[in-house]
Amino acid sequence: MFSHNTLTQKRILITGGGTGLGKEISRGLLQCGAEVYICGRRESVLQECCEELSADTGGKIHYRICDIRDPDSIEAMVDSIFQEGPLTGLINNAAANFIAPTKDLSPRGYQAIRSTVMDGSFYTVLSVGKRWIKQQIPGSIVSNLVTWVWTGSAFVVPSAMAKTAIDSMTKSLAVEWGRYGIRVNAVAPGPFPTEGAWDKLNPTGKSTGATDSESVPMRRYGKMPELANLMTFLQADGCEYLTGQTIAIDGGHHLAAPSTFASLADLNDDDWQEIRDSIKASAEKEKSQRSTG
Ligand SMILES: CCCCC/C=C/C(=O)SCCNC(=O)CCNC(=O)[C@H](O)C(C)(C)COP(=O)(O)OP(=O)(O)OC[C@H]1O[C@@H](n2cnc3c(N)ncnc32)[C@H](O)[C@@H]1OP(=O)(O)O
Ligand SMILES: NC(=O)C1=CN([C@@H]2O[C@H](COP(=O)(O)OP(=O)(O)OC[C@H]3O[C@@H](n4cnc5c(N)ncnc54)[C@H](OP(=O)(O)O)[C@@H]3O)[C@@H](O)[C@H]2O)C=CC1
Repeated sequence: MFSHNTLTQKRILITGGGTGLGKEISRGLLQCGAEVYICGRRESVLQECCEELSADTGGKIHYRICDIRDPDSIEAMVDSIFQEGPLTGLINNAAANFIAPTKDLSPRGYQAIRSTVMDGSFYTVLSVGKRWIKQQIPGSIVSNLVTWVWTGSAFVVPSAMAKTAIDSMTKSLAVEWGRYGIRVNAVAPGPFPTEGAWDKLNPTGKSTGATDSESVPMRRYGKMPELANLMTFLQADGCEYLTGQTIAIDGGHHLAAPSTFASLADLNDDDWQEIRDSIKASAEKEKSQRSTG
C-alpha cells in the first residue's frame, strides 16, 4: 500500500510500542522508512521488540524506559529523544484496562486506568507539542482510542471515560495548534486480539461482546497491517489538511451495536471473582518484569 520511503525523514515516538498493537504499528512504520522510538515500563520487553523489529525490517528503532503516568519520566524521555533530533510524530498508544463491575472499583482501580490513558496521553502530547511550537516544527499526533468514545461501554467505564477525554483533546488541540502546523487525529480500532488486551478483557473466555468477532459485520477481527497502514497514512505527508478527526477501523462493529461489554450483565459474582483472579495473575506477571512504575 505504501513504499519503503513513504516515511523517510520521519522520527516517531510510539508509547507502549513494545507489545501488541504498538509493536505491529512500529513494524509498519519501520517498513516505510521511519525512525521509531518506543517506550514502556519493562526493559526486557522493549529490548526484545527492538531486536526483533530491527532484524525483520532493517529499520532504526530505539527504546526508552518510561512510566507515562509520571510527567517527569515523560519529560526526561522526550528531552533525551530531542537531543538526538526532533520528533516529527507521536502515537499515543500505551493504555491500561480491565473489565470489572463499576460498583466494585476502588479509587485506586479507577486511577490506575485514568492516570495511564488520560493523564499519560496528555502529558506526552504536552511534552512533545511544546517543543514543536518552540522550535517551529510541524508534527502529527495520533491517539489510539476505541469506539467506546461514541458508544460508551459497560464494565470498562474508566477506560471509556479516559479515551473519550482524549477524543475531546484531539478535537480541541486540532483547533488550538492548527496554526503551528500540528495535526491532531485519533483512530478507534475494533477488536484486534493481543495478549495484553485479551488477558484483561476476556481472561476466562466469558466476556464476549466487544471481543467477539462474530458480532463484527465483517465477521472477523482486525488485521495488524490494516491498523499499521492507517497509522502510516496519518503520519505521512500529503493529507496535512486532515486534523481533529477520530477514524474508526472496526469492520463496522460499533455501527452494529454490540461492540461494548453490555452483555456481561448476566455474569454472576463467581464469574467476576474468576475474572478478577485471572486479571490479577496477568498483571502480576507484567509487574515482575517492570523496570519502572
Ligand atoms: C473491542 C475491544 C476493545 C479493546 C479496547 C482495549 C483497551 C485497552 O486499553 S487494552 C490494554 C490492556 N493492557 C494493559 O492493561 C496493560 C497495562 N496494565 C497495567 O498496568 C495493569 O495491569 C493494570 C492497570 C490493569 C493494573 O494496574 P496496577 O497498578 O498494576 O494495579 P494494582 O494491582 O496495583 O491495582 C491498582 C488498583 O486496581 C485494582 N484492580 C486491579 N485489577 C482489578 C480488577 N480486575 N477488578 C477490580 N479492581 C482491580 C486493584 O485492586 C487496586 O486497587 P486497590 O485494591 O484499591 O489498591
Ligand atoms: N487490542 C484491541 O483490540 C484494541 C486496543 N486498543 C488500544 O490499543 C492500544 C494498545 O493495546 P494492546 O496492544 O491491545 O495492549 P497491550 O497491553 O499489549 O499494550 C499496552 C502497552 O502500554 C504500555 N503501558 C501501559 N502502562 C504504561 C505506563 N504507565 N507507562 C508506559 N507504558 C505503559 C505497556 O507496556 P508496559 O506494561 O511494559 O509499560 C504495553 O506495551 C491501547 O491504547 C488500547 O486501548 C483499542 C481498541 C482495540
